[in-house]
Amino acid sequence: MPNAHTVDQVRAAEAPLLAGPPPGILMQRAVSGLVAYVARRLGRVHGARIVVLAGGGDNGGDALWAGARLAARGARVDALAPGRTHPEGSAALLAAGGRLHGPDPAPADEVARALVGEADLVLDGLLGIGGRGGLRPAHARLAAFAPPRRTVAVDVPSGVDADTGEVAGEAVRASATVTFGTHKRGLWLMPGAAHTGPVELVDIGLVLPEPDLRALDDADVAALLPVPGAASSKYRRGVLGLVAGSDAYPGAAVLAVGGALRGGAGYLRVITEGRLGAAPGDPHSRAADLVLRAHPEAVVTPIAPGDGTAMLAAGRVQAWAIGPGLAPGPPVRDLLATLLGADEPVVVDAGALDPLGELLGADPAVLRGRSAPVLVTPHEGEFARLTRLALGWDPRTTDTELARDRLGTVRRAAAATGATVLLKGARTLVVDPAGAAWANLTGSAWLGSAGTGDVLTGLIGSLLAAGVPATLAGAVGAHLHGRAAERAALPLAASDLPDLLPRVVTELLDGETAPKPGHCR
Ligand SMILES: NC(=O)C1=CN([C@@H]2O[C@H](COP(=O)(O)OP(=O)(O)OC[C@H]3O[C@@H](n4cnc5c(N)ncnc54)[C@H](O)[C@@H]3O)[C@@H](O)[C@H]2O)[C@@H](O)CC1
Ligand SMILES: Nc1ncnc2c1ncn2[C@@H]1O[C@H](COP(=O)(O)OP(=O)(O)O)[C@@H](O)[C@H]1O
Ligand SMILES: [K+]
Repeated sequence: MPNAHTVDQVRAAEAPLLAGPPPGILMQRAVSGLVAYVARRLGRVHGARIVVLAGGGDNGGDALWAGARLAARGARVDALAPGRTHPEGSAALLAAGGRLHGPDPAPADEVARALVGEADLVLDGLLGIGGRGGLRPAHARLAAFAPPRRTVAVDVPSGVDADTGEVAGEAVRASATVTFGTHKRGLWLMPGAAHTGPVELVDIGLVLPEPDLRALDDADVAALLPVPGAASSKYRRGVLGLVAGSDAYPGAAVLAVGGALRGGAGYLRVITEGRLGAAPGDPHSRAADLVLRAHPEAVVTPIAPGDGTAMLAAGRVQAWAIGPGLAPGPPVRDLLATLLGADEPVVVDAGALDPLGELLGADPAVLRGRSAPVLVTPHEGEFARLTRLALGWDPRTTDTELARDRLGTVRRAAAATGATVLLKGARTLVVDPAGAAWANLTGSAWLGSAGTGDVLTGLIGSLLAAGVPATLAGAVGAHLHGRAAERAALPLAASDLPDLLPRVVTELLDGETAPKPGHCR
């Protein structure tokens, strides 16, 4: 399971190793990992042209030592220093035949540009976990020269806050990041996460505490997936009640049902808003009609807008998902209030998010009395509206706070509302009210297309109904959804995703040696 730690946690884990002999052992371990990565990537070190961007701290030390080792293997290495340099690192580089440009006089822009322009690889050692605030001007100038496709960030892309992922001003964009000891939280958090490229972890022997942020890998997800056993039946596997689709937005229900059917629940009850008394096939129940045409295995009940009694009368379920294709308003608020009054887990998305915000605004404790979790799945805009309605946050401040400290902001929202919050977007985050947090590392920007979130809601609802705990249901759902997107023909459309999920699930389960008992009831 990949883990991410805070800078304070890393510093504390390094302290005992720094105190004992031999001196510099951590840096040399880090450098060995970095050089191994560079050599693998270049294929041939001898004759390669390497530029080191060397800041004044230990991050610059790592990069200079790596430069020294590469120079000793026949690379041509030039270091650009915007200020003083790590003394032992720069001495090692010079002794190995490398060249140091700066700090006095500072490397001229034309020199820096020319060296970087012809480099096979640029090592960004301007700043690591010691960075504070935006890059100073001399560092920022060099960072701007770093060519994204040929730059490897050492530990952290310089200019990205290692703790929060904040990018205040210029920051290096890397094609890969070689990080030491553990993932730094900021590597997984937007906007910084967009600067890292794939992250390679080098073990330097740290003994680390419980991580502050976790991620699931394929093996974790395979172990968490609900898999039916011999004693399973459609009911024991879990029944999902999906409240989705209206005459105005029937397609969202079809997409959410598609996700739900591939999520592992045994039985799917779909409640759609249609005209009172409308039956499937009736032209006034468009959502019911479309869902049944696309997915005959769904059991569909059209209800009058806001009719909670009819919704519950559709039958018992183990979890609810509400929102895709519903227009926010008093009827949806009534349905949601009915669901919150029952005690099954609920996923709240799309058209049900504003109504939840209103219910929370009227009674901040509305979720506290429940024993079953509520998982909300907003994108950024919906998050800003939900926190305005529920908590009175100013949406403009919320936007700024999300860019400054995305994880901290989501943690505050989860703690204050009592909901588990899944904030969608690149590097989706799932945070429970107690602060436990997961980042999703799968997916691609192609997912940013209408309707993909509806598929996710159905998928997560299904996992919840199968008994997966809320935070993990969110994290597993986001992981599968992202993997499906990675396998999609481009450009992907939301309705491709449900059809890709079986391949993803089959591959994950095939990676397991024995079937897992799963979460069957
Ligand atoms: N502590 C250890 O034992 C290890 C540390 N390692 C490396 O050491 C790094 C941390 O080193 P440091 O603590 O020296 O910190 P850094 O090298 O990250 O940065 C410290 C230097 O940057 C300057 N600085 C801070 N903010 C700045 C800004 N916004 N613009 C320009 N300059 C700024 C500081 O004045 C200081 O000179 C890690 O990221 C990692 O690369 C690795 O060698 C592994 C072992
Ligand atoms: N840049 C991106 N990189 C990765 N995933 C993204 C990106 N933008 C959006 N997504 C994902 O796409 C989905 C969009 O969901 P949502 O905004 O609810 O769409 P809709 O409401 O149209 O269904 C989410 O799973 C989100 O995490
Ligand atoms: K760096």
